[in-house]
Amino acid sequence: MSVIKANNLTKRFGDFEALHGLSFSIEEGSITAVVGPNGAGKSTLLKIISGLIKRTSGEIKVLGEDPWKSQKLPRMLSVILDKPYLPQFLTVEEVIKEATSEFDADYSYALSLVEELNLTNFLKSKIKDLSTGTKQKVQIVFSLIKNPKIIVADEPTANLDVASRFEVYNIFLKLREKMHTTILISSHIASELIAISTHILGINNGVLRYVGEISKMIRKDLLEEFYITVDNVQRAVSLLKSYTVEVYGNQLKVRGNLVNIVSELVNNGVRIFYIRNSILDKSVQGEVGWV
Ligand SMILES: Nc1ncnc2c1ncn2[C@@H]1O[C@H](COP(=O)(O)OP(=O)(O)OP(=O)(O)O)[C@@H](O)[C@H]1O
Repeated sequence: MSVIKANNLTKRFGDFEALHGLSFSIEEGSITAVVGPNGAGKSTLLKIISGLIKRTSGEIKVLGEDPWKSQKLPRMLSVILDKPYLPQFLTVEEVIKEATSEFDADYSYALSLVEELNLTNFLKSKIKDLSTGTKQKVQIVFSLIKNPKIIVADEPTANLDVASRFEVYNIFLKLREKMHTTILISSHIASELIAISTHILGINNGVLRYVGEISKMIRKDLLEEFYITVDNVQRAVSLLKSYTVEVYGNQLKVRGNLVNIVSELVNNGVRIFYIRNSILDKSVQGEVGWV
C-alpha cells in the first residue's frame, strides 16, 4: 500500500524552479534513501512531504492527506531536521517528559530510546550544554516518542560519528520491523544509507532520476562491499574472521552486511573513522549509471 503519492510535483522559489514535476509513490514500511548531490532538491521535497513548505503545483498526498493543509498529519508524521531545535534551558529528561505527556506516550518507551542511543548519562544535562551530535540524538528521541507512522529525516546523522550513526540506523531498522514505520532519509553521502534502505529515490537538479526497490537496481555483490578505515586493523581483522577481508594500510575491504560488520567492530572497541562504497557514492553523484 502506498502511503505517499506525488504527481507532477513542482516547487518554485521566485523564478527558480527547485523541483520539476516529480511523480512517485512510497510504499508503507519501506526505508527510502533520498539521495542526490548538494542542491539537488532533497530538502525541498522532504519539507513538502512534511507540510513545512507548500508545493507550487501538482499533487501530493501523505497518508491520504494534503500535508500543507492537514491537521491530522503532524500527529502521524515526525520530521527530523539536520539542525536540532530544542528548548535550550530544559534538561534532556524534561524535554522527554514533556514530549511523552504531549503525545500521551509511554515514558518507559521513551527511556528505551534514550538507552539505545546511549543518552542515559545525559538525562540531567541541559540541552544547551550538549555537543551538537548529542543534541541531534535527543532530537531523534523527541521525534520518535509519538510513535509516528512516517519518519521524514533530512540528513539526520550529519553531526554524528560512525558509532552514533549506526545507533540511529538500528532504531530505524527496528521501527520498520516492529511497527512497519515508513521512513525517508536524505543524504548526499549514500554508502551507509543505501545499506539500510529498501528503496532509493535519486534526484538531481530538481529532476527525479530513479525511484524503486534497491534490490532491483543495484547488484547485491556491489551493495555488500565496503572500505572501512579503522584505528586498529589487527583487532578488526581478527573480529571479522568470518568475512572476506583485504587489508590496505588502515583500510579494510570487507564483503557482507554493513550493519552487522559495524556492530561487530564498534561493540568490540574498534573505532571506525570512515566507511565507503565508492560505486554507490559515484552512482548517487550521477557519475556512473546503476548496475
Ligand atoms: N527558500 C529558498 N529560496 C530560494 N531557493 C531555495 C530555497 N530553498 C532551497 N532553494 C534552492 O533550491 C535548490 C534545492 O535545494 P535543497 O536544499 O532542496 O537541496 P538539497 O538536495 O537538500 O541540498 P543539500 O544536499 O546541499 O542539503 C537549491 O538550488 C537551493 O538553493
